[in-house]
Amino acid sequence: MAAQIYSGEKYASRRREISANLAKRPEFHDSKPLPFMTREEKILESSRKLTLISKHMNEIIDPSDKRELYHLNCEVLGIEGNPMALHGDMFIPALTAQASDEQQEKWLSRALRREIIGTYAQTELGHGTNLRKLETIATYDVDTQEFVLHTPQITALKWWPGNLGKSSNYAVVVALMIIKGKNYGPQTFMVPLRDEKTHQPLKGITIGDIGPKLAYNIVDNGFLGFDHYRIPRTNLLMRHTRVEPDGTFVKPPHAKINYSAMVHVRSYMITGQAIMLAYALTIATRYSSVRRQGQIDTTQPEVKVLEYQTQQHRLFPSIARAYAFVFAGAETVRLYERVLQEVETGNVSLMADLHALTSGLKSVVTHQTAQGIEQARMACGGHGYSQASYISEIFGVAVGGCTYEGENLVMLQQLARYLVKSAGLVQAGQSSKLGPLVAYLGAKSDSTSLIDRTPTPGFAEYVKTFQHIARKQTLKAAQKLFGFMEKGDTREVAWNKSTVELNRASRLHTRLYIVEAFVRRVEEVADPRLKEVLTDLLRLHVNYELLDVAAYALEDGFLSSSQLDYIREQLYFYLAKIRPNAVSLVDSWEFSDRELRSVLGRRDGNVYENLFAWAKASPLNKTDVLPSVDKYLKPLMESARASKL
Ligand SMILES: CCCCC/C=C\C/C=C\C/C=C\C/C=C\C/C=C\CC/C=C/C(=O)SCCNC(=O)CCNC(=O)[C@H](O)C(C)(C)COP(=O)(O)OP(=O)(O)OC[C@H]1O[C@@H](n2cnc3c(N)ncnc32)[C@H](O)[C@@H]1OP(=O)(O)O
Ligand SMILES: Cc1cc2nc3c(=O)[nH]c(=O)nc-3n(C[C@H](O)[C@H](O)[C@H](O)COP(=O)(O)OP(=O)(O)OC[C@H]3O[C@@H](n4cnc5c(N)ncnc54)[C@H](O)[C@@H]3O)c2cc1C
Repeated sequence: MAAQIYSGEKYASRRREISANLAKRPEFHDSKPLPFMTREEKILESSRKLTLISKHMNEIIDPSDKRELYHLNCEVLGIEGNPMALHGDMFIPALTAQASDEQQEKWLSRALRREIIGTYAQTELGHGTNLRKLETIATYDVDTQEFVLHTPQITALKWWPGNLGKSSNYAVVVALMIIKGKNYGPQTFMVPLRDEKTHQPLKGITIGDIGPKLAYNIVDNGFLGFDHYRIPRTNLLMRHTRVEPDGTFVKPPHAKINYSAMVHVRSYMITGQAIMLAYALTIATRYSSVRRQGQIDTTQPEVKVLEYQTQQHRLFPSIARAYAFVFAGAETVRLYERVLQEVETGNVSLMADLHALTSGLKSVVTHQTAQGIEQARMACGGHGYSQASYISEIFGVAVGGCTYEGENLVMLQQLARYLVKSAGLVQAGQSSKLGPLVAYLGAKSDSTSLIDRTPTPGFAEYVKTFQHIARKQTLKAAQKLFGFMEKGDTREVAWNKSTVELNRASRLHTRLYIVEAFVRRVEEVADPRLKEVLTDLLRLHVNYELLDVAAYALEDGFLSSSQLDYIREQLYFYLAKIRPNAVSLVDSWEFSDRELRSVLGRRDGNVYENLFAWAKASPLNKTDVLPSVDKYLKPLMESARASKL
């Protein structure tokens, strides 16, 4: 099963080898539990481990393999980030996709050798979503052949970029490019921020950390201001866009080609989110198979809480989602890598499809992941609320994905634009022009779903029902938009009046895609035992997901109430059927205890002993009497006693 999750036996066994290797190297382990450290201590500890990784990486992994590096980072550095998180996630991808060969020779090679540390500085205090209204300006000075970077007002301060505050000495900065008074929109520049020797900010640069956040606090998200700061013309990233010495602008082959670093993270983060969801579910499912509370049969001992149908309903559909997301994530990465290669040859035809797909997936997956993690926390009762579970940290890190790389409700609208165009083609009788991701929009629906008409309906019946729902909602939302426009609204006003419905269409389209990705994967599985378990999980998934969106199919009679009853019964049947495999389904992700960092979710199941040992190690228990008691509480109690006398 691990080979299914990690797209092949080769990587699944490499993960095992890497974990086994690290188990023997205590210097790579957390020196104490992360929840017991201050932010400063965590940053120091993370930097220590980062240095070790840099020195010894070649002994442990193949550094050219992104997945091996990702696993090494998960085990050693964990999810709370590290001082070079953005270096790998965005700085290097931005240079790879946007710097010319010459620029890559100059900077990418240094970045890869970690001679310099970089980040991606785009968001500002006043603007994150609307990139066309960024306020940092890069004005071209023809005389000196330099760009002058400037922060004209407080809202133009860069704000949020990860590792900008304290760790990075370079950044790919996004600024509005002005040449001879003309605004050429957001462009990307390579900008030195700090002296390479002293690490002091360079003259003209104001820089710092933005303070603690909900989570992800090892990362020093930062602010940055420029005071007429000059960089050479050749620091504009020029793989696709160019500015000649005389100020002539050479257009790229696609207007949004500069957004590639965002598309990179959106493509990869689907897998990252699946993994964080699986962390929380591993902890909660293991704990639920140890925790005993209450009886189902009063003549029998107390049961494991995992025997309760409500607990299964709380956890198992999310287990199915974690599998669905990791399968969809693998497809997304493949498409991203393909588009990256095609863009290299000048073919930008798939960029819009990739953008639409990743915009929808990042939004739906991050939202459902956060929901699933929070349910996993509650499934652990009081102990879920303790940082010993580590689930609150996992939640805090994962839920950041709802905001970064494009706020979810905004990104759903990006997919909606694509869907509306497709709906327009259907309306114009040009369905043959629809791309493969939306071809279903042009197909005709059956008059009703056939879901309960055969003893065991195939997945095709479910897919058709999801298609019917997504198609109906897309065409309806597009119709709403077109209707407002016909009545005289501008497109923008009409769009705003239709966005709730348009975003619903985007979610339904994306949920259909996720179901299809799951079906595609299960169909490929050869081993019959594995296929049976995954088929059960898929059946749980399609019934759960369909129930969640059934209103759309009930309102036009595509599904009947008796079919709904059937779907509910199927759901309950598969909850019970999956129960014996539940722990194996989470164990199959093969997370080591070091990677999980959860006292509650350890493989040995010794929950109570482990919790007690953890509490005893809490810094507050170093002494029996705290200074706060000596200083305040004792005098308070003493004066209360004295006044009583
Ligand atoms: C087990 C294996 C694991 C393997 C893992 C291996 C490696 C690991 C690697 C990575 C790590 C994995 C996970 C990462 C995890 C954590 C990441 C850590 C930290 C995250 C740090 C966060 C960083 C950031 O947040 S950076 C800032 C991000 N900011 C945004 O996203 C801003 C959002 N806004 C926008 O994108 C845009 O403004 C907008 C909303 C898209 C609108 O843009 P605008 O220019 O105004 O365009 P429009 O007018 O709306 O549209 C015009 C036209 O263009 C189309 N368009 C827009 N964008 C794109 C695009 N990118 N590509 C193609 N086309 C695009 C748009 O649709 C429209 O088209 P149309 O006119 O035809 O409709
Ligand atoms: C953990 C974390 C890490 C980050 N790392 C980086 C980084 O490394 N580099 C970087 O540059 N940035 C980074 N960011 C910034 C991040 O990309 C932005 O916060 C994000 O893109 C959202 O933009 P915003 O903050 O301007 O939100 P806003 O756009 O102000 O959103 C506020 C609200 O307005 C709504 N809204 C905005 N526009 C529209 C619209 N057109 N239609 C309907 N509703 C709308 C949103 O849906 C939301 O509800 C990070 C953020 C976080 C939380």
